Amino acid sequence: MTLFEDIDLFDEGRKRFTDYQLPDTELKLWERFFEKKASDDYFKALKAVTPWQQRTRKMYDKILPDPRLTAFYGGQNGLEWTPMLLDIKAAVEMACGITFNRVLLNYYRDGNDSVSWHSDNPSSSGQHHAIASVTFGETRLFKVRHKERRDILPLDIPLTHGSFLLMGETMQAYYEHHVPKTSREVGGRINLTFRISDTVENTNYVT
Ligand SMILES: O=C(O)CCC(=O)C(=O)O
Ligand SMILES: [Fe+2]
Repeated sequence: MTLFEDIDLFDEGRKRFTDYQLPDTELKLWERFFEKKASDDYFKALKAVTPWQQRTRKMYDKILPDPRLTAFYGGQNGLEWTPMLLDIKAAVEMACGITFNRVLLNYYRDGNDSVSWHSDNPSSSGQHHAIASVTFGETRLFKVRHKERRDILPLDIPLTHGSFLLMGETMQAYYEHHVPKTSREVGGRINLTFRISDTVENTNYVT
């Protein structure tokens, strides 16, 4: 049995809240924000009904497929919001008091899927906003590091089934994040990042 399962058994059903108190920004985590049963249902349904795509991007003169599947909702060129996504959005909005109008879904099919170090692009207006990140399915590490200050220790945050991570509006300006590949035998993970765009057109959020 892995360490995470032991912890799960130990305080089953307890919601845990962590405020990382990072310099220059806000980073807050609610574990078991969604109950296990609701999280199981959301994972299954989102996996099945989302029109997943594997996007490509240009890197050093090569066109490479993203090592994960994605879907984008809201705005002029996003998909139409579904009742399920609106329910999840309403739950996070209620907890943090921020209203979002876009969501990017990432599906990490197994340990080979990942997202490389990046900070998320600002909205087309150039303004950075808070981002609400929700995870269903397998636990994967979310690594965080400051862009300049080496005196601030990097963080490794395991994002668990049903968790909600709130990145404050200055987070993308000061910090980068990354979900590494893993050689552990892992199942699928779906991550939803709720965002704010203050223009009708959408930005390409992850570079
Ligand atoms: O999967 C995650 O936890 C992070 C995804 C991410 O960084 C992004 O979509 O910009
Ligand atoms: Fe990101």
